[in-house]
Amino acid sequence: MMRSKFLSLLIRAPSVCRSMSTATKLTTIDVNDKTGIATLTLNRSPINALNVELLQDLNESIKEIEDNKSRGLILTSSNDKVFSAGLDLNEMYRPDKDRARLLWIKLQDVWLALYSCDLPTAAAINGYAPAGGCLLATVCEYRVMLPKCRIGFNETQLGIVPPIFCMFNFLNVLPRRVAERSLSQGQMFTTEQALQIGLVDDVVSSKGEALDKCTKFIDTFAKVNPLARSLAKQQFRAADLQRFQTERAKDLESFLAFINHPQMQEGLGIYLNSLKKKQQLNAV
Ligand SMILES: CCCCCCCCCCCC/C=C/CC(=O)SCCNC(=O)CCNC(=O)[C@H](O)C(C)(C)COP(=O)(O)OP(=O)(O)OC[C@H]1O[C@@H](n2cnc3c(N)ncnc32)[C@H](O)[C@@H]1OP(=O)(O)O
Repeated sequence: MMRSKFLSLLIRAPSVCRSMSTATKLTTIDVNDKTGIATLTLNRSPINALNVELLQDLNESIKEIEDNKSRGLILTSSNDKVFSAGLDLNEMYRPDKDRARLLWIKLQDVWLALYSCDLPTAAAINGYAPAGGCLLATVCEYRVMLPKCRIGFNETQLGIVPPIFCMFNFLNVLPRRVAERSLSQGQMFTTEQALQIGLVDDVVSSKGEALDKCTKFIDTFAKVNPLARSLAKQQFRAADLQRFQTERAKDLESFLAFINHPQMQEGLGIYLNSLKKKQQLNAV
């Protein structure tokens, strides 16, 4: 009797989360001891702009989660309005050459780590996800998003050619025609539009609900052999990964040439200024 009561208490005990990372990082990892699923949170204030350090921490966290044999990875943000603002434009404006090189290499590494991740991956998009933010969301296998946000690759709107990994992500998620049009037009979709075209799988009303949906998605693999699941995923992605490896060095040089171009620098300066001006206007 005592034993069964004890057992039932154990069964009903709330799930416990373990933190795996130190507080000095720009990412945090919480592993739910009950589900074995790791939540990886972007935590660079104010808008999770992807700089060298955040990308470095993301890479380390993904590896940590894989090494610790978690059952799945959920990517989210600590900011309640912005999932990620994409690449930190300050890293590209009047750049330090070595840092700019490192920035792109680290971005490529993050994409590669998530695209080829052995675990099921899901994104709880709890805010705006432009450009690099959209890259992080669409590299995952499943997405849920909060209402009244926007997501998309706005690169061409900024005069930037979207790198090939943006194309791979979109082609995995959208019909080819829609992927091509949205990338070449630099379209940003509202949450509702994103749901309509299949860019996100579901819309939820809170971050908690987003994390629950992501957990449920990862749970759909509970009865599938992990090795078979992982190899099936690799099979689908192998050709993209091969093409990426062939083009990665050229992609890096294109990025560096592009951001060092005087016209690009001028455009970036104007764009950064317009973002700051927006804040000044809001304050009036
Ligand atoms: C064969 C191979 C070919 C390969 C070719 C390769 C070619 C390579 C080309 C190069 C590719 C470069 C790729 C770039 C991808 C990117 O990710 S670029 C980044 C794009 N991001 C954006 O455009 C986002 C812009 N920001 C916003 O829309 C908004 O800020 C927001 C919706 C994210 C958040 O809005 P809100 O909460 O209202 O905050 P704000 O007041 O707007 O911003 C606060 C603060 O942050 C600054 N800021 C915003 N975004 C960025 C950013 N991405 N980087 C740096 N800083 C940013 C903003 O100015 C405010 O600053 P102050 O507080 O005023 O100083």
